[in-house]
Amino acid sequence: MSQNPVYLALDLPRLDAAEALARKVSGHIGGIKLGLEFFCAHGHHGVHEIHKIGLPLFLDLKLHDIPNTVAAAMQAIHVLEPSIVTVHASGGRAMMEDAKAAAGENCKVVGVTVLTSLDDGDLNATGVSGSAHEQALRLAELAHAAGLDGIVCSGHEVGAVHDQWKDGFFVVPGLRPADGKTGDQKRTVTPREARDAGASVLVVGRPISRAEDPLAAARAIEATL
Ligand SMILES: O=C(O)c1cc(=O)[nH]c(=O)n1[C@@H]1O[C@H](COP(=O)(O)O)[C@@H](O)[C@H]1O
Repeated sequence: MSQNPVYLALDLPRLDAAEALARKVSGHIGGIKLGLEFFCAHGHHGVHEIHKIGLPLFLDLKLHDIPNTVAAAMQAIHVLEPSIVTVHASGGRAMMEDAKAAAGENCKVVGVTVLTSLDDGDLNATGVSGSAHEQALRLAELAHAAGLDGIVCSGHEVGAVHDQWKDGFFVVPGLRPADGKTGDQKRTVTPREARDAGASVLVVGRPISRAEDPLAAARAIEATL
């Protein structure tokens, strides 16, 4: 693979530590993902600082609200020039259509299907019947129909979604090296398995950020791809 598909999830509370980590591993990742933890703590200023590293930025805000509000939020982040932004696919078709219409140029909008921290039981407890697999496929279809660029799903579903949506853009988090600690993630696969199943982007956080030697961890993951 010519371009490294690994996006480092920079889920760290301190901006200086986040920036130092990203710079340290920058030669062994393809982009940086800034999520709710980072954005709530450091806002636009933090995003501008991380932009200086020069890697593509994935702004994982998981927007989920009425269409008008989500569209306005999308417009408010144009200035940050993200390459990828997330919305929750369960927000519905109109919300996703308006999010895509409001996205900045060269910004992919992807719909989060079923969080990788949920299993079938967790999902059923929210009132959704059927399996996480079925729900992820259903929401992928809705995201496709709404004109999004792709979806976020676990490595367990990405192969099936890819079969239905050949030119989709698929973000896969919940990745763990074969011997990695799963923590709060329930639907995990290895980075290599996700890539082989058709993932476009591999989101990796703690296996790198919490490793004793983050650079060695990033290199080791890169070597498996
Ligand atoms: O949208 C995401 O990136 C996301 C969706 C999902 O279903 N599961 C998931 O873990 N994520 C994000 O991916 C990252 C995973 O981090 P680690 O579990 O530390 O590798 C976190 O930043 C999560 O917010």
